[in-house]
Amino acid sequence: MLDPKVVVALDFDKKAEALSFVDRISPQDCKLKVGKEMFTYFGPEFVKTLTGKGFDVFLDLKFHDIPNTVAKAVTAAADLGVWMVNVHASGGSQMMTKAKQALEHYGKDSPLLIAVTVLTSMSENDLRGLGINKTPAEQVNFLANLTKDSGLDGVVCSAMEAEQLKIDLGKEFKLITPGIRPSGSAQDDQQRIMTPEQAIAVGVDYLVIGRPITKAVDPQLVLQQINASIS
Ligand SMILES: O=C(O)c1cc(=O)[nH]c(=O)n1[C@@H]1O[C@H](COP(=O)(O)O)[C@@H](O)[C@H]1O
Repeated sequence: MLDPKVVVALDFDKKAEALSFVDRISPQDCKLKVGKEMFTYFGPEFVKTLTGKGFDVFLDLKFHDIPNTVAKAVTAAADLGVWMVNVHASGGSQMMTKAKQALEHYGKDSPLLIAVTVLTSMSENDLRGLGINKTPAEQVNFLANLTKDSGLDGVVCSAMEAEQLKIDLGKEFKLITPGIRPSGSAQDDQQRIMTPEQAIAVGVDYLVIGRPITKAVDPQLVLQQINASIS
């Protein structure tokens, strides 16, 4: 597959377990997401090990700081050779614009820069507690527009919001969604789920999937089944 759509969330707390899992899957079938837990435990060397095995890595550290600091952090991610890195859209337009500018000189080697809008764990009540009188969907829409206007490549959102965002923000603006469950697999703690086929049908570009693949007896087989279902 030229550009795998599945991004496997590598949520392991033991390096050896993560690496033995990775050795059972192929970079032709998926990309990998490394988040705060694994990065804090195992650091940049772990990311280099994964890229050295041929995987595209989404470094999911959700940077949120003053513009200068975030620009330097995304530069460090680009120097690591990751495929995609993210920031919090609520860090504001200046922060996002400066981060994007910092990546300009990497040209075609620049990682994609995307922003997290509203975490799927946040309810309307949580937003109200932050002084934001909007529904999560309204706030996602607002922050996704701000992200696009700041020149970024896309957003992390729930698949439920994807259809409207594609209409509003256009085909090129990438949508990356967690909360994806192949039919028949456990829902775990995800609230609003979609199958890979449904998510692709509403315009999602990349599917973040963790446990249905990482906990599978035969992860490569599950990956191939998911890929077959969306090709
Ligand atoms: O940023 C994320 O990756 C993320 C954002 C969000 O709103 N919801 C969400 O589930 N995630 C992540 O997506 C992955 C989903 O994993 P599974 O639920 O095992 O498929 C985990 O790494 C979550 O931390």
